[in-house]
Amino acid sequence: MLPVSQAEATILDLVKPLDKQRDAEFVSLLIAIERILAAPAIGHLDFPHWDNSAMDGYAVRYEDVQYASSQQPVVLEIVDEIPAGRSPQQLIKAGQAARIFTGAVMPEGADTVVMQEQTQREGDRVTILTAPQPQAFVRHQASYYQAGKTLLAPGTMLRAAQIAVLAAAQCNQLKVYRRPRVAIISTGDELVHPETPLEIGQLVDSNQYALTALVTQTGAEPIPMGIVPDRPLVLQKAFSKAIATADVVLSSGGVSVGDYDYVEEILTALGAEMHVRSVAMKPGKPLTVAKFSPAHATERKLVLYFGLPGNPVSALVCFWRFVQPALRKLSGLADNWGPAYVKARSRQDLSSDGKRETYIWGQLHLIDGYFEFQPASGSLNSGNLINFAQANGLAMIPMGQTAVASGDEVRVLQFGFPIMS
Ligand SMILES: Nc1nc2c(c(=O)[nH]1)N[C@H]1C(S)=C(S)[C@@H](COP(=O)(O)OP(=O)(O)OC[C@H]3O[C@@H](n4cnc5c(N)ncnc54)[C@H](O)[C@@H]3O)O[C@H]1N2
Ligand code: MOO
Ligand SMILES: [Mg+2]
Repeated sequence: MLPVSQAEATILDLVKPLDKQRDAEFVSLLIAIERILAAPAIGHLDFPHWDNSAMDGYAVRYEDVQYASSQQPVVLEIVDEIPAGRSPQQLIKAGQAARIFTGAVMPEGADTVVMQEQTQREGDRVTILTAPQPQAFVRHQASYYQAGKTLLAPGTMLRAAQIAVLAAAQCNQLKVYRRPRVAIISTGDELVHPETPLEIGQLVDSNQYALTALVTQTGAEPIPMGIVPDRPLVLQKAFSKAIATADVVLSSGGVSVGDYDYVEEILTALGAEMHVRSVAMKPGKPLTVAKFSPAHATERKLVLYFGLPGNPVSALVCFWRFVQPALRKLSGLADNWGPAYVKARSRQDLSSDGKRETYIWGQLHLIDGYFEFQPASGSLNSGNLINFAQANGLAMIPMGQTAVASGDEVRVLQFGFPIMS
């Protein structure tokens, strides 16, 4: 059994990110949400685009008003009015000012803005009552960003803030990585579709749905390939098809030591390089990871194969712990592959046999900015999906440790929104 950290390092090492050229496509800004840039976004506009005013007031020449005070007010002639969006019409000469509004372009000759609260106006004259700082309230062209520089680097995920910046910069078409394709196979003679009435011993293939949801949430393209019975030839055919179709294959079931657990044998027969056979974690021990090199896969691509354990909770835990970070790296994301752990105070005693890194599912509560962890009530076994549905986190007890006392701190892998109470 590989320690979890070693399995994680092995898996991330196997992942080669998608190719910046071959695996890129252009998308328009409105549908670019959560896509990942495959090329730097470069703007052709300075930010601010022009010297402009940060206040409603008067654009003046600093040298005219530098000694102004209520005892020695300075009177200036107003020669122009410049609302936002209008081009200044006049050069400001000595003794002159322009009425100006927030966001409006500074007129030539003026270098400073006096906010209107520090002035008095009568007709086309304005009295300046206080000396401003030189260049006060002027937002200078290119002081935030210079045209031609990298605005956003490749590997950046586009969320609302990035999309706002790109819109402002008129970057309407973005070169992004295509979504990784992920084939999903459920193995097991006992499995049926949700609409099929159960005969004795049968079980709904919930893993197909859970994994499809998780792959989608991770920004990849799920390819659900259905249920495959525990028959080697049928499995082999299904695996070959999945390998030819996808960048990553996720199967669930058939990775333990039972007589009907064929996954490893078939992967070997198909020429896979085996990298992980079991991991010292609970749940998730029989996780199997293999690589198909380009020679074995169609096209030029490398295919990563995850044989997830069949137990529903084990499959999900393995996804969050290993598959999701691998998909994030593959998709071109520069960093933050995860998983995300937070520190929480446990509300109850937690225990483990100490032999494997143990993940206990339950609820993360956020109370006055601090996390608390409440383990799920009822049976914590990896076949019980019912109490898992209320969970949003996995408290982790490291290998070698057997307990976390109530009130002590524990690291929790967060996979859902915290409960605020
Ligand atoms: N003698 C041993 N037996 C088991 C060991 C072991 O070390 N020695 N490990 C146990 C652990 S831990 C796990 S986890 C499971 C893993 O089993 P497999 O990956 O071989 O999965 P199956 O045997 O095919 O199924 C296990 C369980 O999960 C249900 N299942 C399978 N696929 C689905 C699906 N798509 N949707 C919902 N539920 C599914 C299946 O019906 C079984 O109940 O092995 C232990 N055994
Ligand atoms: O690892 Mo199994 O995943 O303990 O149930
Ligand atoms: Mg089995």
